[in-house]
Amino acid sequence: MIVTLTPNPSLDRALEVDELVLGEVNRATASHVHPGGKGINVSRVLVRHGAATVAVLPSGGADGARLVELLGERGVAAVAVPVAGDVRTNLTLVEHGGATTKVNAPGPELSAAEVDALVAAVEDQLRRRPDALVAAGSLPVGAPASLFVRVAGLAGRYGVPFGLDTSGEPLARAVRSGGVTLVKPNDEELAEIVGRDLVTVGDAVDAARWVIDAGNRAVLLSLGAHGALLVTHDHTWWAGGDPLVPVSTVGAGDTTLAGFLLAGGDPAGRLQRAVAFGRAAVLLPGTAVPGPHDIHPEAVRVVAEPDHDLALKEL
Ligand SMILES: Nc1ncnc2c1ncn2[C@@H]1O[C@H](COP(=O)(O)OP(=O)(O)O)[C@@H](O)[C@H]1O
Ligand SMILES: O=P(O)(O)OC[C@H]1O[C@](O)(COP(=O)(O)O)[C@@H](O)[C@@H]1O
Repeated sequence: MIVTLTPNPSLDRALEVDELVLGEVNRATASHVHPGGKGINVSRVLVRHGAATVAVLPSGGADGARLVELLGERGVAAVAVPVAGDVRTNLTLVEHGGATTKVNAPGPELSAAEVDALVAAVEDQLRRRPDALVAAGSLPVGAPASLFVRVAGLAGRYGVPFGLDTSGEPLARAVRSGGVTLVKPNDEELAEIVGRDLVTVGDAVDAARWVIDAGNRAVLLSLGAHGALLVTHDHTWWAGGDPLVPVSTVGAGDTTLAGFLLAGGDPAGRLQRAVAFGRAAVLLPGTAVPGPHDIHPEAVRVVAEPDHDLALKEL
């Protein structure tokens, strides 16, 4: 059983347009609505691949009810903590050539009592000793930037491995505090918390080792079209394949993380599957979830201890 926490879930609305023209009326050629938010996306992928999961989320308003309904339709078990504010809508505009423009709303303002109720719901799940807890996405207004520090502490107390995919100050705080089993940033998110650009593999590995030295176990660093790096205290692996023309990159990172969680075996094999999951996600519209037949690990190359002098963009 894998428990996910999405503190700021969303209804993800994707509109397809031929070419986005700013300041003009654009007509969409297709539209999709998916239950969204990073932890929820992880749970959706897990369910699609037959793994047991529970998604913990705050839910308020008619859109919150709709979100829970959409999760139910997809067979995702949810613990919805009632909150007064409305669940947000995030908008994605996908152009014919694959360029994706995303507008994410800030989300509702949670009271201190609502935040406590959300953490209590997570603790209730941790008492059942799941295989892992994954917390992912941004924080809603009113949630303290230290929320994931608190959640990591709880996971540690129950001996449950803890994966984290977030950004900015909440990521920086959790990393500095330690106790995260797997940190899943993309290159921009990692660069932001270490305060320098990541140009080469060496830059990325140094930044990931800084995260590990702060008391965290491993870093799964996704690099968009350039694949992903897995960095542990002693080893580094890179995995990737030929660049793809994306249909929608939304949810690719979440799908990558889910693929890593689903894969058994050695770190290199897990990374290979994770990247295969991410690649499958970009070929689907909106945040549609790839199924088992969409995953092609054989198209993904793995390199142990990649050359530190290589530019990330050359991978
Ligand atoms: N254009 C692309 N071509 C091939 N694979 C891609 C492309 N964009 C994303 N991916 C795959 O999706 C994964 C996650 O994408 P990334 O953009 O790094 O994540 P995030 O959504 O967290 O920013 C990458 O590691 C890669 O495997
Ligand atoms: O919580 P945030 O950072 O606003 O992100 C939420 C958005 O991220 C997503 O989970 C997609 O994430 P990724 O593209 O990083 O995988 C969307 O479903 C959702 O709209």
